[in-house]
Amino acid sequence: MEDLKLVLVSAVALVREDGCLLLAQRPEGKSLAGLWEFPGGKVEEGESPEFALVRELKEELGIDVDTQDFVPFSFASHTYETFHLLMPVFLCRKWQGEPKGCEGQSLAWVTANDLVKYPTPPADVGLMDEFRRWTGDKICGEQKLDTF
Ligand SMILES: Nc1nc2c([nH]c(=O)n2[C@H]2C[C@H](O)[C@@H](COP(=O)(O)OP(=O)(O)OP(=O)(O)O)O2)c(=O)[nH]1
Ligand SMILES: [Mg+2]
Repeated sequence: MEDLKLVLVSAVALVREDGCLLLAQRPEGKSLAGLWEFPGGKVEEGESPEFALVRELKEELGIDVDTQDFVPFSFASHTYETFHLLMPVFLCRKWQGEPKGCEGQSLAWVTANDLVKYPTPPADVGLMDEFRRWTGDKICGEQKLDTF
């Protein structure tokens, strides 16, 4: 389909010191409810993806992040029935505060190996594989003790 609206969503792979990734469960009543996603949301008119993410992480998780701590990780490009999703995903390993589900959503810190237990939106499947590979590279590398 060529006439679908393009929706820009900015998302984050928030990675804890032990290497776990934060997943958020989409709340009841929203599209794709119950599925586990990268925290984030739609980029609003006039916003940069980075700024949108700072705003979303404050609203959804109650944490403060600095755009300087965002590293481009990957992106998803996926055609849903009613729109086309373009979603840059940043990696972030530094934040202020303890993430909480401020909008009633459940959160989970998940090891790369356990990601398979968390069903994700269709757009995220490749990204989760990529995260697993990224973690594997780190653990197999010589820097193991320094990286996590
Ligand atoms: N945040 C996020 N959204 C995702 C992921 N995968 C995926 O398909 N999406 C889709 C679901 C939604 O259609 C869209 C994000 O919309 P959203 O409902 O979370 O947007 P938002 O946080 O701005 O919330 P709202 O104000 O529009 O309700 O992107 C993901 O990993 N993270
Ligand atoms: Mg959201």
